[in-house]
Amino acid sequence: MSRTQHFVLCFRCPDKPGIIAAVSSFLFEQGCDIRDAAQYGDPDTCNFFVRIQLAAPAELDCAELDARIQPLVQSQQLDYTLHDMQRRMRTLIAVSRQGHCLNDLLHRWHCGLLHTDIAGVVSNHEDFRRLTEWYGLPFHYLPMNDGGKARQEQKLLELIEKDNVDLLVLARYMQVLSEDLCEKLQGACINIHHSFLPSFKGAKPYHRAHERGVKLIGATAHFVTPDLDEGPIIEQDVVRVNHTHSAEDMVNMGREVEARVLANAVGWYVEHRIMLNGQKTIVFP
Ligand SMILES: Nc1nc2c(c(=O)[nH]1)N[C@@H](CN(C=O)c1ccc(C(=O)N[C@@H](CCC(=O)O)C(=O)O)cc1)CN2
Repeated sequence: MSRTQHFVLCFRCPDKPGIIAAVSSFLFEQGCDIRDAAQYGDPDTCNFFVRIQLAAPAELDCAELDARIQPLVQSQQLDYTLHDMQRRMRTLIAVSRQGHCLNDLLHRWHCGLLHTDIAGVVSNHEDFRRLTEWYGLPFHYLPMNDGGKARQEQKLLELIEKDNVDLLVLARYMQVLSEDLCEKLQGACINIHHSFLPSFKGAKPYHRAHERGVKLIGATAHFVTPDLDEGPIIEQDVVRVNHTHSAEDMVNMGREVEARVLANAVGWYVEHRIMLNGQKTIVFP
């Protein structure tokens, strides 16, 4: 029985009539079946963004389809990526001392709810070694001690390259990544910030939110850039608070929101559902 393959084609191109017709006709001619498609035309940049999930005949592997699509790439000026969903992304999770987002991601992965392989967990503390090893995953302890940030980040980068990591998730990892590391991980590093950005960037956002007397607190998953908590936003959510809630209450109420927001962002990323559009993102959930 021939095994259908599942690919994802994502592209952006200058917006004009006929793009979807041209791409869908090409896929039909290759014997492919479109199983899911989403598109967006950005009026500000006049760019067109598309994600197509397709079923391909067993004899048509991803490399062959990639070769055949080149004339269309030229004619439609497609800036594209083509992914074989059989090949799962490899995700490395970084954590410091707050484990709720790590715990949630590992549980979802363990239950088969995240379409990714977890390469391991890295931390500047030992707190979550036992949890990680309980899941049968490698734990990498990279303290920020002698040799400083540059040496620690060098070890982190060597691990990312050695383990063929596609995505680094900062799951409450409380070290600011250097500009050099951010550039090497551009578009492949997601952070969860424990506030509803752009409010309360940086450290202790719940205490500052409490001090300000807000009525909503939240969390933001964003791509990591050299500027702290300024990267393109992927997902956000909020929870209502009131005058009776202390800063500690807000920390506790925020954990569930942070974990859910980060899991959504990671799930979309590993299914190729996020596209960068300048300093913003397009998400095809
Ligand atoms: N280049 C970036 N690195 C990181 C980002 C980012 O957006 N760009 N996000 C942070 C996470 N974060 C807030 O979400 C955050 C982490 C750490 C700090 C901070 O002030 N850290 C102190 C050390 C604190 C400690 O050791 O506990 C510092 O690095 O001097 C603020 C915000 C992850 N990295």
